[in-house]
Amino acid sequence: MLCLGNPSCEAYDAQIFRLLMLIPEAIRSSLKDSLLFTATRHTTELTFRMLYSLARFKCSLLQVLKGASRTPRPITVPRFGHQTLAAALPAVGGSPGVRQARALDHERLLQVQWDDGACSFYPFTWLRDNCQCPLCTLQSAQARSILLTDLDVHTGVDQVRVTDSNKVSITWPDQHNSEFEPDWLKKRCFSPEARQARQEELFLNERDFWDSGLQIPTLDFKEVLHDDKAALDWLMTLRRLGIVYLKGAPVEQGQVARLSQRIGYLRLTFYGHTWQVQDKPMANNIAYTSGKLSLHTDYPALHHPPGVQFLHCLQQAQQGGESEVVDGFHVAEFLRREHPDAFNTLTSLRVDFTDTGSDYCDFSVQSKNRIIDVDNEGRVVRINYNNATRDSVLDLPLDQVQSFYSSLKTFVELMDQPENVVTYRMEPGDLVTFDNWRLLHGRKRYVSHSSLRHLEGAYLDWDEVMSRLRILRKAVHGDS
Ligand SMILES: C[N+](C)(C)CCCC(=O)O
Ligand SMILES: O=C(O)CCC(=O)C(=O)O
Repeated sequence: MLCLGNPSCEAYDAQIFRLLMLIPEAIRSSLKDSLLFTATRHTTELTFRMLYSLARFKCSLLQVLKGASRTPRPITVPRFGHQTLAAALPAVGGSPGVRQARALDHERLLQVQWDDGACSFYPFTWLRDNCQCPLCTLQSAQARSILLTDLDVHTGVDQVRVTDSNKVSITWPDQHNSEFEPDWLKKRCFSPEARQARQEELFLNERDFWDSGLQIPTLDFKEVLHDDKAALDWLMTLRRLGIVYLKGAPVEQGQVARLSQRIGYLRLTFYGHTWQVQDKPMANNIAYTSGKLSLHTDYPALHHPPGVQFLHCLQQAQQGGESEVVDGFHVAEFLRREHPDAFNTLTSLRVDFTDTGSDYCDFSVQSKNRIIDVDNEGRVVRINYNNATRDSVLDLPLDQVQSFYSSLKTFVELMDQPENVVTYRMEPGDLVTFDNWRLLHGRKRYVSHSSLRHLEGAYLDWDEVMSRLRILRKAVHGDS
């Protein structure tokens, strides 16, 4: 229709048409002319945004417009407009806040109007699927017990009303009844803004990037163990910045395991529950020598490398052994900006890693990982790079080998730049915790004779760390 035959635009056209219907006739007709020439998906999106602004009427206005028309017309647009971020956030002071709820039968949506005039829309099918009654939900597990087999994914509703206690009550065609608390609904509003806010609250994906100017945040080990506020501060900072230093740990083995119990449990690997970084004869890993370790992430030889790493210093070398860290996400963003071809190569080619030997038991590990992992939206989510375990098997067509090496070299030269590197020296009782999906870490070579340098290490995964973080956030701030 509006996109001159480009089929990928048809869905957009339909949305634009519905948005147009929300706008008073005078504005609409002048807009329509310019829309007729909208030929690309990009410009269609821009048009969307323009319409979005125009369509930000409160529900009351919508109702006036709709009321003026006798014929049923397409109703609006869960995607933009009437749903607000405010509609997603639980009301302050616990005030309930449903002004009105009604069924839009044609669209199979429930429309909830909140006390502040904002609206949210909820698909009937989703509401039926998420009925909170004891028949549909196992309340002791807060888990769905209704089966998909029993869900009519095209359900209508029989009746909608707001109860005396301000819940939204729905009677379904089979006379099953569901009641929804206002705060429960608000939290699950489908507007893009509300969804984004909810996802950030759940996953805390916003990060602060840093370079050599970083002052590594430092907390007291015992406070983190015993005080919820300190523990929350620790994990929030670990998530946002990627590194937190703890001081004052007892100078004896077992502290990384103790700290992991503060969270849940540690991640067992072939190097054991915890592992001892020392200069060992017949070392089964390059970390167990006194040599320099160039900047690396741990364990890219696994397809799911450990998310978080703890290192506790029990004894430091007399000479050398300083630690280095770099913000891999920061360097990757620089690479994306300044060397887009290299970024493209490192985010697309999969590189073989290998690790064989014996420790907790014997192992022969192989993986294929991209050096820089990005998610569906193109955000950098993980760095996988340890030069020691990068396999000599390189599963690339001949003509891609040179560009792979050039790209990797560019990335490594960037991370090695002094303006990106933070250097520190661990002393006995210091314990560093860092994001192993984000930071690259290394150490300077050390002289190993009279005093034996000794760090104890352990891994955790982000799922367990984030789980503890959410629980602590609730305990400390009381939010959901
Ligand atoms: C040996 N250990 C556990 C200190 C590090 C292993 C990391 C790696 O080889 O990628
Ligand atoms: O020895 C160190 O300081 C760091 C050890 C290390 O990088 C590792 O175990 O992965």
